[in-house]
Amino acid sequence: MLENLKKSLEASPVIKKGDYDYFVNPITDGIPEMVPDVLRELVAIVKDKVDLKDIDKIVCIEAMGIHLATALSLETDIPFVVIRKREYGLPGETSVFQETGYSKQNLYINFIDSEDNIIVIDDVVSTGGTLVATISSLKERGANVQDVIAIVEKYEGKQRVKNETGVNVLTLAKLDIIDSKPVVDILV
Ligand SMILES: O=P(O)(O)OC[C@H]1O[C@H](OP(=O)(O)OP(=O)(O)O)[C@H](O)[C@@H]1O
Ligand code: HPA
Repeated sequence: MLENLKKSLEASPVIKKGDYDYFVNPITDGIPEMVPDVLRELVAIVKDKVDLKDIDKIVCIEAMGIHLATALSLETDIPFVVIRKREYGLPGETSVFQETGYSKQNLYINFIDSEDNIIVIDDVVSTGGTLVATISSLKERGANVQDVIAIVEKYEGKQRVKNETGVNVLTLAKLDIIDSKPVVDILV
């Protein structure tokens, strides 16, 4: 299963962002082009693995969670909300400080209410900084974070998310960078 995803991840160029080895892939960057069949296959697996019947909202993180949430929303008719990198100043907006292996910035959460039963979907969990910050903030808002999905796990971020939030992130592939090359295992 997911042979196309494996091939695509293994073919990812690796660039440097400071000291950080950053792989470039359609799922994580939209480069090169995303093949619709791969996207469909990912959505089918998420639908199979996650109980979506009581989910009010799919929550994704700008930018590279948006195509995943869109595809899942179209397949399930569940609406989605984007955690943005832009401040709106709307009533109830909360901010989250996001730190990845190569960037630091604020993210802004709007329109997620205390009664909402949600899933979070993102492209990759690497240091875990993004998911630790966003899951904690979503819980503080009173939302029930039923499941969290990241298509690719890189390094040890998934364990950090578990340790710091108690949430087990569903991941479909594990990618490590060894001698500047991606090494990939499919997990489902
Ligand atoms: O586990 P972490 O180390 O936190 O890394 C994961 C995050 O890094 C990327 O986001 P980025 O802020 O680069 O934005 P993008 O989605 O716009 O590429 C990615 O989309 C994840 O949200
Ligand atoms: N590639 C793409 N997106 C990412 C990465 C990466 O290496 N790390 C965190 N987000």
